[in-house]
Amino acid sequence: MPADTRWFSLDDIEKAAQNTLTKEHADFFAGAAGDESTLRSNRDAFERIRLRPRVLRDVSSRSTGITLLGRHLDTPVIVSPTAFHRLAHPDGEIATARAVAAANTVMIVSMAATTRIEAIGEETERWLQLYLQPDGDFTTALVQRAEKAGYGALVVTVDSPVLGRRERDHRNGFHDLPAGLRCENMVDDAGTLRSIAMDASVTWESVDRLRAVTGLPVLLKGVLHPDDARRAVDHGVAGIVVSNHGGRQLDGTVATIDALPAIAEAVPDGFPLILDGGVRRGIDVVRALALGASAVGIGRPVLWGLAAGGQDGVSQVLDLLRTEVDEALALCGVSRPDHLDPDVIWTGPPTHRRVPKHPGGHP
Ligand SMILES: Cc1cc2nc3c(=O)[nH]c(=O)nc-3n(C[C@H](O)[C@H](O)[C@H](O)COP(=O)(O)O)c2cc1C
Ligand SMILES: CCCCCCC(=O)C(=O)O
Repeated sequence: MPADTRWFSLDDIEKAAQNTLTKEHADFFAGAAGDESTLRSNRDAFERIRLRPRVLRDVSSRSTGITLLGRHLDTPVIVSPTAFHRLAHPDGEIATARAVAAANTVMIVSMAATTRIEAIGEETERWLQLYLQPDGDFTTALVQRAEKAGYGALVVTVDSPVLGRRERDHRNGFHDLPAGLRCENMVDDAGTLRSIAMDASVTWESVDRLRAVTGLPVLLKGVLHPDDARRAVDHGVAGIVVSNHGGRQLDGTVATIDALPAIAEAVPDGFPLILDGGVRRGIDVVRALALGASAVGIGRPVLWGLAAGGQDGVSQVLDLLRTEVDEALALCGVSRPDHLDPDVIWTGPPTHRRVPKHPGGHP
C-alpha cells in the first residue's frame, strides 16, 4: 500500500493505522498497564518542558547525524523493540528493517518478533532485545544466532520480572496470536515453540552471565533509577535505555523525560543513553538530547507506520521525525544534535497550561 502524502505528523499516521487494525490489535499496540497513567505522563512531561531558543547564530549548515556505539546514524531516532510486527502488516519486521536501513538508523528487534532474526535485513543495523529466560542455554543459543547473523548489540529488558497488567487485552480476550503467526525466535533446536517467560529471578549476576557468553555489547532497557544506572556502568554494560516500557509494565512510574536528568548525571560523560516513551515530535527529540540522551527510541509510531503503509509507512514516520528534528535544531539556533545542552531548556516558572491540540478539530 503506498504511503499517504497527506500525513503531516505522527498523529495523522496513528489515525490512518486505526482504520487498518482490528480493535483488539489496535488496543494491544496502544494500550498500557493499569490506569495507563504512565502512558499519559510520558507525553505530558514532554509538553511541560519549554524551550528557550538562541537567535542570530549561523545554522545554515546542519546535520541530524549522531554516533551511537561507534556507528554513524543519520538521525538520533532509533526503533525500540516491539512485539508482533506481522500483526500490523504481513511484511512485519522485514518491512520495518528495510525502512530502518533506508533511514540509516538502528532497529532493536524484539525477542517477540514474528520473523526469524536471520531473515530480518542484513543491510540494517540490528540489535536484539532479550528477556533473559530461565533456561540459560536457550538464551545463549539465541545470542549465538544473533552473533552469527551480524547483530550489533544485545538489549536486555530489565523492567519485566512479571508482565504488566494491560486491562485492554484482558477485556478484549487478546491472549494469543492469530493462526499463522508466532514468536519465530522462540522455537528451540528440537522444533518446539516455547512461551516467552518473564523471569522474576533475574539479577545483576544474570547480566554478568550473559556478558560472559557473548562478545556483543550488552545494553539494559528499562532503567529509571540513577543508582541502577551507576550499577549498570559498574557491571560493564555498554549503554542504557531509559524506559518505562511505554507505560506497559509498572503503571505510575515517573515519565522517562523526567527520569533522564538524574540518570545522565549518574553515568560518565558520553556513556550511551537512549530514552524512549512518548517521543512523537522533533522537539521531543531535542528536549531529550538537551537533557542528556544520546539518542531516542520510538515504539508505537513504528507500528502505526507499518499498519498504515508497510515499509513506506515506517519510512514516513522516520522521515517526518528526522525533518522535524532538523527544523527544531535550526529554530533552537543549534546546528548538530551533539551541540544541544540544558541551556536550551526553560528553567523558570512553569509556562505551560495544557490546552486541546486541535481546538477546532481537524480541518
Ligand atoms: C505493542 C508494543 C510491544 C512492545 N514490545 C516490547 C518488547 O517485545 N520488548 C521490549 O523490551 N519492549 C517492548 N515494548 C516497549 C517499547 O520497546 C518501548 O519501550 C515503548 O513502546 C516506548 O514508548 P512509545 O511507544 O511511547 O514510543 C513494546 C511496546 C509496545 C507498544
Ligand atoms: C509473554 C509475551 C511477551 C511479549 C511481550 C511484548 C512486550 O514487551 C509488550 O510490551 O507487549
